Amino acid sequence: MVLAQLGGSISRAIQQMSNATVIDEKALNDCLNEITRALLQSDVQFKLVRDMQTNIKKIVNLDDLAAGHNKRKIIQQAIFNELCKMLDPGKPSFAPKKGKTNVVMFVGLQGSGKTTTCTKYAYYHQKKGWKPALVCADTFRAGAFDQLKQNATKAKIPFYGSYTESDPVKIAVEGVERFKDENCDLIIVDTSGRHKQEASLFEEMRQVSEATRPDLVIFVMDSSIGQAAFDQAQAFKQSVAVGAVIITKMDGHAKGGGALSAVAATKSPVIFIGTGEHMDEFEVFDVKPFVSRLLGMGDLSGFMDKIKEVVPMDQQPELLQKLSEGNFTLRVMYEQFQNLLKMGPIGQVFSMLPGFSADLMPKGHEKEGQAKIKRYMTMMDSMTNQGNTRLPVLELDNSNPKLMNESRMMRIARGSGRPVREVMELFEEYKRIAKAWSNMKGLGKMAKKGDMSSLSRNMNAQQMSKALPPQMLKQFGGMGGLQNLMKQMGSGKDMMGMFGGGDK
Ligand SMILES: Nc1nc2c(ncn2[C@@H]2O[C@H](COP(=O)(O)OP(=O)(O)OP(=O)(O)O)[C@@H](O)[C@H]2O)c(=O)[nH]1
Repeated sequence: MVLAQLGGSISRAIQQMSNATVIDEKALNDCLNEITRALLQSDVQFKLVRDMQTNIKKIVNLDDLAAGHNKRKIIQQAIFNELCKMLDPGKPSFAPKKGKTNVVMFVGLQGSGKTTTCTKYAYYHQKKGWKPALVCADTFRAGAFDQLKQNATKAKIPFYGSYTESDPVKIAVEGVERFKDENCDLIIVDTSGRHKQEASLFEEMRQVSEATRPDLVIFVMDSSIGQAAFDQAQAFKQSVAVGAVIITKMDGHAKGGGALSAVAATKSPVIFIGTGEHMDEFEVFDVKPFVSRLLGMGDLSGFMDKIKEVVPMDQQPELLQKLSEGNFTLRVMYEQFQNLLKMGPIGQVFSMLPGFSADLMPKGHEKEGQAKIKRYMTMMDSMTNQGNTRLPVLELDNSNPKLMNESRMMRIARGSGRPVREVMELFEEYKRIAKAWSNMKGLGKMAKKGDMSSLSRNMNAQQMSKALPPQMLKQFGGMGGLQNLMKQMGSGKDMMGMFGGGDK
């Protein structure tokens, strides 16, 4: 993601300042100039950047800070706060309510990624147990219905549209009625786009909106326009009651930071960002965790959320039971691999999971990582299982690494058509992951309700620190940083501490 470059530049600037022997006016100015350059390159409006600089200098008055003050931490927190302020529209978006009928209308220019985003939005909610449906009211672009139909079919989401009807209002109304009757709780209406903002587009939008009375109108825009997003978002807001914004193509454009800050300046909340063409390349946008991740400080709340997503609800009690017994068998690992693969390209989350190393699925090489997991699973398919054994031990259900002797490895290699070297590698990976999970032993007992949220509530910083890969713990600022972070998460207060907590 191009944003990673922006984040990288900002973190480097902070790091350089931290490395300076004395943090004086010059060190602070150098750092702020570097950050300014990075933000301007990302097309953030000059005024916003200048205001940010002024505010930080006001907060961090080096002369007033007594010698004992942790200047580095104060500066870091000021930068974190100012970046959050820059991206915060100051008001939340309407949140659809699960189980009730919600009509959500999507608007945007042609090619902004609207149709793709409608399906991503539906798919995201479907995974969380909603009952979404898609209505194609785009009668302007030939092929729009086919595209929506294709996407919807792939994601197994019901859809409605017509090849012959040319009135978008009629289709929208019919589709919404149909899905209301079918008790869908998230009815998504995709509307036509135009190459540019023009009267006919806005008129059509108004008519569809009046006829379907959406609970939420989502404006979809392409991040490549950078700070010009301000004018575009304003123009749409003036024509229809835009309640939220989704910014697409954040994976390919250097101007993502500019687009995000410009939309925030229109006081419209950005709720998701699109980070690729695939259905699950779609991320919730939440200012503080986003800035924290942007600056390479991780996102523990997102991490917990992802764990909940990775492990389906109905399997959570079972997994917790196994973990509480310290019984991390190859079958548990196999099931975790299955869950991970279902999520698609998840390199970024992968590195956050206890014991799973970042290099198993490095950033930008998710496909190789996935292929590797698939190879591991093929080898595991050749292990003795309830269905395929005459041997006394079911390898998949065993957690004793000593069982895996040379002859077993040779047999697994033959059975799966993979070299013995790879089978050995699989066992090394298993041992490492099992060791990391064994640190979670006992946590399952705490999860009285048998769900992951209870687990995350009950986990203390020390247990968490054992379960995290060392490089990730370092990113959180060591044990101190993690404690700080978890305290703030627990109290639900400002998560500013995500940024700090270092021991310098
Ligand atoms: N890289 C990347 N491509 C995206 C993203 N979102 C959408 N696209 C691509 O952008 C192109 C246009 O997307 P569509 O969904 O067809 O655009 P649209 O806004 O519905 O277009 P109209 O229906 O004509 O208004 C497609 O090739 C999508 O695959 C994203 O987040 N990242």
